[in-house]
Amino acid sequence: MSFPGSWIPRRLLRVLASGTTDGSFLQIVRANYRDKAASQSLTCYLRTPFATQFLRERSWVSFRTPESDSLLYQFPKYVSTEVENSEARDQHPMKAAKVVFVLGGPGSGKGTQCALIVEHFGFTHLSAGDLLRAEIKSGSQNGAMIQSMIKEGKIVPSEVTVKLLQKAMLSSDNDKFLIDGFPRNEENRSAFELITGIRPEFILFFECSEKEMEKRVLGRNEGRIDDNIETIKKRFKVFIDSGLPVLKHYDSLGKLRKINGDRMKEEVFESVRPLFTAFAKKD
Ligand SMILES: Nc1ncnc2c1ncn2[C@@H]1O[C@H](COP(=O)(O)OP(=O)(O)OP(=O)(O)O)[C@@H](O)[C@H]1O
Ligand SMILES: Nc1ccn([C@@H]2O[C@H](COP(=O)(O)O)[C@@H](O)[C@H]2O)c(=O)n1
Repeated sequence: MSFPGSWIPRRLLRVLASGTTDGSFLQIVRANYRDKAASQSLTCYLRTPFATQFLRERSWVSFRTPESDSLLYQFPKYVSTEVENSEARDQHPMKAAKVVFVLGGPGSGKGTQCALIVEHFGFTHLSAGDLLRAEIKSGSQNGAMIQSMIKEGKIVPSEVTVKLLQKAMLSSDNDKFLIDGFPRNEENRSAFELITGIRPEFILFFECSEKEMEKRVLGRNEGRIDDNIETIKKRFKVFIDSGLPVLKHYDSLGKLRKINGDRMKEEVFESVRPLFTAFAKKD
């Protein structure tokens, strides 16, 4: 199938997500276009500075550069039919999952509180940072890139992180997930929502002073390459620059739950507990 972008009128297009990958600009767009000849709907396409091929595969929609055939972006086929076929969307295995995002600066206590929530409320804890570190250890071809991003306190491209989260969710028997350290920026957020179709139940946000966070991270002693003062400063900046817009977004939707994380861990958990008790009752 040829790339349809050149002959779909602009007014029929709506931008769903944009970002960069492989150093090139990427934009996923929904096109309200019906291909009469093939009697199927084309709902997404990708724009990059160079010509791009649109491929339909058995269960994935993929975008590749014609020159190198390197994969630029891939997402489950249901996303492409989502707009026109609500039945397919409802059948997607991830659609029923309940997700709580857990956010806060480095060392604010996200992982510590997640362990307590798992113990008391039966969630599965997925830490985006842990999944990325496991990917480095696995010897994956993305390993070197991820390692250098983590060392610099930078955010790894969303397609990598979302794919790891998606894989972990699909291989779990549970349907309740705490996703810790994600979304770290607007690109993370829109990619997750686009790819999984999931909207979080609420966002748990641990507020903590930089002084306390710095003390905790420097005292953590887990051998992490980013637990040093130089990288910590960079991580604080990234949290302010990229993380706060995400918190603002969820606050505007009434989904943000702020917790004072500056206290002892038991005290912090006493503020977390009622949120999950209420959620369990509703569920
Ligand atoms: N309330 C607390 N009081 C004192 N120390 C704490 C508290 N919560 C966590 N810690 C300690 O602080 C360190 C960082 O905690 P934790 O790993 O939970 O933070 P995090 O937000 O997940 O960090 P990161 O984003 O860097 O992974 C750990 O050594 C942990 O034991
Ligand atoms: N969504 C994410 C989460 C993490 N990273 C990278 O991993 C580093 C460590 O994360 P922690 O949550 O374990 O502190 C973080 O500084 C990022 O480099 C990411 O890119 N995207």
